[in-house]
Amino acid sequence: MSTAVPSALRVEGLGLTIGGATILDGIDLDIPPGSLVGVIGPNGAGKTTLFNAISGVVTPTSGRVLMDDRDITGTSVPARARAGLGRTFQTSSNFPRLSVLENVRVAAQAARGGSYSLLRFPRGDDAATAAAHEALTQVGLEHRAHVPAGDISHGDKRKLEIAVLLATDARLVLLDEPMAGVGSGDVPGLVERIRDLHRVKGCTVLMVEHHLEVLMGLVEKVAVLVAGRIVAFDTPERIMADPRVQAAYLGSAA
Ligand SMILES: Nc1ncnc2c1ncn2[C@@H]1O[C@H](COP(=O)(O)OP(=O)(O)OP(=O)(O)O)[C@@H](O)[C@H]1O
Repeated sequence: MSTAVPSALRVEGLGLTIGGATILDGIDLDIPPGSLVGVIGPNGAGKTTLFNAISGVVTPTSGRVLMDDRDITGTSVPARARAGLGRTFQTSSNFPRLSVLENVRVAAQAARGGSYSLLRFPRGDDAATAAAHEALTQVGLEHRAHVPAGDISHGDKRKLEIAVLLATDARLVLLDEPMAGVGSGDVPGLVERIRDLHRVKGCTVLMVEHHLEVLMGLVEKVAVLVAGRIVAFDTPERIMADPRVQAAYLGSAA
């Protein structure tokens, strides 16, 4: 069904029950294209599970996920990636033995209709290699291009994940705690790279983040998830002032 206002992402009545436990409880979200939205909530609220259901890692027991107004609920993770959905994980998801450059090149190659082949050696004139170098320059990692991804700092690993998203065709990106474990010196740079994804590349961005001060200064709207339900969805200012949010999340997170 088409809607008057287009959605980059729409989640309708999303539910997930595992072994009798309700993890997601009828979640509704409507995210217009080009939004930058934060998702917060206490530990165990279901934030990562929501991202897993949106990206196809888990299958919801009820409800639908629509991307660009198209129902993707039953599609695979790779099909969603091909449709333009990109994702980072709480723990780094790079290939540790491949170089920083290879990590980005392989993703760029797959986005251009190639395979995730690790055997295909890059050539200097390869479009995927060029895209990878450009993305690494954008995140400030070009000088680490030939270092194994497992050997770079935690902050640089997070920048590498953003470079992978920049080099692909991702239009809707889900960032799961991009600041987790990152030293305070690396935070401003990462914030700028997330802004690049949003403003320069034009991605719609949803991010889970426990660093509230950073998140509130970055996003346009915040969804608050408590026990598998969205209890508030509003601007950062209103969210910070909402007594329900303070009771449910901010107080318990202190
Ligand atoms: N596959 C699973 N089987 C059983 N329970 C699960 C499964 N996946 C998640 N859960 C449970 O669902 C709840 C939500 O977990 P989830 O990781 O989504 O929370 P979260 O909000 O991301 O938490 P955190 O902020 O700590 O990362 C937790 O109680 C978790 O134990």
